[in-house]
Amino acid sequence: MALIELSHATKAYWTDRSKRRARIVLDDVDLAIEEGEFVCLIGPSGCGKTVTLNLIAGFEQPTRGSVRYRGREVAGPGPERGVVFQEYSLLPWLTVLENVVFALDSCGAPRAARRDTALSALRAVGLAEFADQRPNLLSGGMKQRVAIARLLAMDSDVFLMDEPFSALDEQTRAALDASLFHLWRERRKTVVFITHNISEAVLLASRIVLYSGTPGSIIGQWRVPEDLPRDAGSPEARRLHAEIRDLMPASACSFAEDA
Ligand SMILES: Nc1ncnc2c1ncn2[C@@H]1O[C@H](COP(=O)(O)OP(=O)(O)OP(=O)(O)O)[C@@H](O)[C@H]1O
Repeated sequence: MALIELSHATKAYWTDRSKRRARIVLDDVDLAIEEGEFVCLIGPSGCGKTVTLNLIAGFEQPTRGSVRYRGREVAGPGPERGVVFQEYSLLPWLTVLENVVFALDSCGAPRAARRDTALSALRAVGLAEFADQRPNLLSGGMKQRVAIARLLAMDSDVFLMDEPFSALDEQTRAALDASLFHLWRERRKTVVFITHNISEAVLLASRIVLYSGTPGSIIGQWRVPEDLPRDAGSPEARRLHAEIRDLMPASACSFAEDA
């Protein structure tokens, strides 16, 4: 059984108040994700990547079809499926450590161990010495490291990451990509990672899933060998990059309507 299974997952939103017309934004998506995979979702803007992630996170339910986690229908969010958003989502009035402890509070982790668990997660992302700082003193990259530390502390099985590094400068993004890849190899968490950037997907993924324009559906998948040289200049990485680029739709342009 796959860890996460989308079966004919379709999502439509009403386009009028009388709820007579709806727009399909995700169309009949079948996607099975095994434990330990690093799956990058890639595709043009508006093709339903975030909607897919929201379905897995349990923030939304499919209009048709199903989304299962460990064989059970996803009915809502849960700490086993942690999310890192593109926007920094730290509470500014809490310290870095308190932000991580807060996540543990809200998922009911054993009280006595919360501080130690939070500190050890901060250590894993290289931020233990910033534990007592407020988030406004951190750079964007450091804030995203704290967001990753929250998921490590909660021991989430799945990391759902929606363009987590896209607001960062190139150098910081490369450094965070490298740390995330290292963390994934070490801990074998299951990662579902949205990106617009083919190079980022080639450097990180164990599988790349390409979406069409609106309504989003899957038009290509590539397994990336574990031993692929994770270097944008390698012939293997360049070949894969070119293959994906050639199939990448230019933009999301057509709307489908449901009566
Ligand atoms: N709550 C909502 N109500 C109505 N339409 C929505 C809602 N959420 C998403 N959509 C629409 O669904 C489509 C897919 O959105 P989604 O955010 O998943 O795209 P995306 O592939 O993540 O795009 P981007 O790469 O630009 O973030 C878009 O056309 C969006 O406007």
